[in-house]
Amino acid sequence: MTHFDTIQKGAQQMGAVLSDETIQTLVKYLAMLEKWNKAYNLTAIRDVEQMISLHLLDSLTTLPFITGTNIIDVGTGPGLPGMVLAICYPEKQFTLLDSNGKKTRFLTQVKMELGVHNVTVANERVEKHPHQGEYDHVISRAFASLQDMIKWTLPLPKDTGNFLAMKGVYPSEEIAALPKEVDLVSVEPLNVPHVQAERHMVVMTRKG
Ligand SMILES: C[S@@+](CC[C@H](N)C(=O)[O-])C[C@H]1O[C@@H](n2cnc3c(N)ncnc32)[C@H](O)[C@@H]1O
Repeated sequence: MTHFDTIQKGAQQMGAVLSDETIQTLVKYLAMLEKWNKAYNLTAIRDVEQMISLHLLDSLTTLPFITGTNIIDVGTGPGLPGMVLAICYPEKQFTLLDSNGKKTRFLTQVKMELGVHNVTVANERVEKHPHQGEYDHVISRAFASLQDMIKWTLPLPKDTGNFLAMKGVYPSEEIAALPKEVDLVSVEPLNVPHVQAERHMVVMTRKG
């Protein structure tokens, strides 16, 4: 099977409707990730087949949670899940933030080469990000404990916005230690085709 077919089949199994053009752009993004990874060590996963399941399809599980139009992915690394989401949702605006310059240089190159115009790349520490109260969603994957994520990003969502944290196994201890400034909305299991490992999305909102 080609990478195009694997992504198309995986997306269909997850109920995600992606155009051929979107899948083609995702294939190009993965090819760039594989190429840059050899020189810059952007992700521990080196095999493209594994990248499809563990990075790309895993990122696609978040599509239904993205109901707003202005999103920030904090600690995005090489664009996971933010670049994948931006390619799938060209009409929404994505800020992809990471303090690591190698990773943000890669993202800038992807933006230019693949024409992902709805992306703003931010090379800074999230605690210093100045755009407070502007985002519908503050999303992260493999970024920090829920406690640290909230501590560093608390001012970023709009009053109507939320925090979306992608986690592995049900994070009971982190949930028990949630800062008092947020409410837990839900913890939803995420299913990635052919991946056995547990995945969860933790949805939180800022209190009043
Ligand atoms: C484990 S990686 C996860 C990357 C990506 N989200 C993924 O799922 O593959 C965590 C990323 O967070 C970034 N990071 C850690 N602390 C940060 C901070 N305070 N501000 C911005 N980025 C940070 C690191 O540079 C790293 O790229």
